[in-house]
Amino acid sequence: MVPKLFCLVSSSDDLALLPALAEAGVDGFQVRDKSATTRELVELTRVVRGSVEMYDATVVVNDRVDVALAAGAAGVHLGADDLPVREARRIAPRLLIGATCRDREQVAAAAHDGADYAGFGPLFATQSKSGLPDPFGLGALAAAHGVLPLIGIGGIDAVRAGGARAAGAHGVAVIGGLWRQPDPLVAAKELVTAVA
Ligand SMILES: Cc1ncc(COP(=O)(O)OP(=O)(O)O)c(N)n1
Ligand SMILES: Cc1ncsc1CCOP(=O)(O)O
Repeated sequence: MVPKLFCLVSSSDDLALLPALAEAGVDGFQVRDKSATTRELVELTRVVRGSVEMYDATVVVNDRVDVALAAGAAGVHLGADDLPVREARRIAPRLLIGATCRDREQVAAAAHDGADYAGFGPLFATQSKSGLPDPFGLGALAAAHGVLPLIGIGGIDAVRAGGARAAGAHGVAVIGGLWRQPDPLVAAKELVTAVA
């Protein structure tokens, strides 16, 4: 099952909060730490898994099929510079695979190659990643709806999460809308309600 609310996690985040986030209904955690070594990433993934497994939350690893397999994660999220979805599916037939997509054609290609969901964005301006195309908003998401479950990403807060759902998104993925809020647990609860 594809989660409805992915919380992106790096080692600089408050990992002690993860069980409370999962208990509040955050059903997906994506380990995304661009500065970690491979070994640190495996260890971080194990820590995240251990923190949320009693809540049945799904843990995926960003970028790295090898780390996802080594650490026993349920899935992997792949972007344009990562292992192609087709190759990932070939070597990891049981992993949940997400693919970054920016339009309907890319979603169709990802589905053809074996992806389970598409990370679709940036929907809105984001402070969390540079070098992205201009945000393309909910209209583009609505136009891409219907091929794969879409996970909206980029500048998502609870209000925008509700809008993304109304436009056809299966769910959303969040960094700043959770980790840069005064109370991340309160923000998580609002996001959970918005995607329900
Ligand atoms: C759910 C989701 N969607 C999109 C992304 C972006 O992934 P990618 O294009 O690989 O960029 P980085 O996250 O690696 O910077 C994502 N992580 N999750
Ligand atoms: C990794 C990524 N890819 C597209 S937007 C984004 C960052 C999302 O972070 P935030 O939720 O803080 O906008």
